[in-house]
Formats: sequence, structure tokens, C-alpha cells
Amino acid sequence: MKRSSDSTISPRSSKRQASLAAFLKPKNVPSPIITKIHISEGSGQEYKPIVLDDDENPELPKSITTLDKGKGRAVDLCQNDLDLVYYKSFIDKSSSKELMSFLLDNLPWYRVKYMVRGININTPRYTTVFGKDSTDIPWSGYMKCRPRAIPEVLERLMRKVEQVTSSQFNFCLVNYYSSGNDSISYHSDSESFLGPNPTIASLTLGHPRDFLLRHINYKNHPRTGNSVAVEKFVLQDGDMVVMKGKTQHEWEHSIPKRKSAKGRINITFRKGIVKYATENYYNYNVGKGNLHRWDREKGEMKEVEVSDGGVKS
Ligand SMILES: O=C(O)CCC(=O)C(=O)O
Ligand SMILES: [Fe+2]
Repeated sequence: MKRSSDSTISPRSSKRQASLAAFLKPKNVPSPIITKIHISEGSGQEYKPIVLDDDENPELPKSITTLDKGKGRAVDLCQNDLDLVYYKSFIDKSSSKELMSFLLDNLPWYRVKYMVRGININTPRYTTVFGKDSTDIPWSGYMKCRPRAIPEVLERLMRKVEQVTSSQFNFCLVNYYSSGNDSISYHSDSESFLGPNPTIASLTLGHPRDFLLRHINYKNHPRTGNSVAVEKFVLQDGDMVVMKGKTQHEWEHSIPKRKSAKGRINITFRKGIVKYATENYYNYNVGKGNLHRWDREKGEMKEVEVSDGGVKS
């Protein structure tokens, strides 16, 4: 999402980065998880019909549609410049369970704060971001921050996703929605550093959440003059959605609040393409958010003092 970010390296951030580099060395990262990943069958070329499903969720507007999602198949939806492929059960159940608990236990999580037009916004979800410098900028060339290295397990997942989508990625944003009160409002990920028509792969671990997409002119499409139905996917454990083409320019997406929802991790892979993109990785979607760690016994996030340095001992 487009948001303001701090461009200076605070001593706290530098310390955190140094410690994280140590933490993220392969020796500290269990590796077998991704080898078990099951890749869905299907070419991604197939089009499935859209069926009206007004009763599925009473909290949704009447015009909502759902896709008929064939199990284990890639479903390709391409209409009104929404260009999206949905992979059901991209990650098998046991891998996703293992991956989710690994990520909860080991990643640094931030409750992001930022300011828009003088108003402080507290992001209603936990976020963490990792990147890979693919722009050949030497360290001294960074005006801002070197990206946190992508943990090996996510790097391996990224490779699998690259194979399947025939795309390349160089950074990874991870969200944790701890309850139905956590959400992400309608937005598009159309930042210029992702280039035109970015491909973004987005995976779900844990409990299901509604994922809504609406056309930027959904009330009145400029070409047809008609309204455009909101699209809804119920993203389940292990599913992957790939947004591409004009999707980020013509559509917005959201994970709305849902009373009964429980813990869900979302992993997105993206590619920064402009020369100075990587300097933004560290702050992108993290900014000055307070650091949290997963308290496994209590099953909840716990705010951690700065002295933690972002690293679990
Ligand atoms: O949680 C999701 O599925 C979507 C997250 C998202 O849209 C984002 O981080 O930009
Ligand atoms: Fe997004």
C-alpha cells in the first residue's frame, strides 16, 4: 500500500537489522517445510463460471458474486481488467500448519503506525517485511535502509511460487490477522516501485477470511455505464491468489473485519523494479510500528521492549 515511511536509520533499526541478519542465517531456520508443498494441478488457463451466491454471507452487499472454485485447480478470472488466478490448496494442510507456527514463533511482528494528513493511523494487523537487493546498489549507496534478508523458508516458498506463476519476486510482506477485528481496508498495491501491472502472489495460512475485490468504478463502469459486481473469495488455509495485469490499477481489494474470524497469516511476494526500490523495503509497511513476538503459551502477540533488538533469544 502507498504509505508514508521514515527515511532515516535509527540506532534501534540498525541494531535490529544486525541482529536479524544473525537470526536469519540458514542454520537457525528449519528447512524441511517447503519440500512438502503440494502444487495444485491446473494450467491457470481455465475459466470457471461465476455463480451468484447472495446467502453465503449476510454481511456482504447483495451484488456480491463468488467463483466456483474447483478443488486443486487453478481458476483464472479475467474480466473488466481483473486478472487473477486462484490456486486452491496450493500448500498442503500439514505444511501450512507447520509453516504458520514457524512464522508466528520466529518472525518479528510490527503493529504499524503511520500518519496521513496529520492523523495517526494504527494498522489493524501485524506486519513484517523482507527483501532482497536485486538492484546492484552498494551499501554506501543506500540513503535509507538495507532490507531484512528473506528467511530461507520464505525464500524457498518464493521459488516455488515463481515456478508456478512464471514471475520473479524480490520481496515478501507478511501479515498476521490475529482476530476478526484485524483487517485491511480497500486499497490497491499500485506503488510505482512495483512497475506497471505488477504480479503479486498472496498466500493464506490458518483460518479462512473473506477477500473482496471491487472495481475502482464499481458503481458505474466508464465503458459500459453498468455497475460491476464485487468479487469475493473465501481464502482458506493453503490457498494462493495471484493478482496480475491491470488488477492493481483497475481494482481494489480488502480483507474486511469479520466477527468470528481467527488467526490468519497472509504472505505476499512482490517485485520492486526501480533502482531505489530496495531502500524502501525495511520501512515499507513496518515504519515505526512497535515490535511484537508471538507468545506460544498464551496464543497471542506480546509487545516487546526495544532492547529485544527484534531477535528472539
Ligand atoms: O491478507 C490478504 O490476503 C491481503 C493483504 C494485502 O492486500 C496487502 O498486504 O496488501
Ligand atoms: Fe494488498
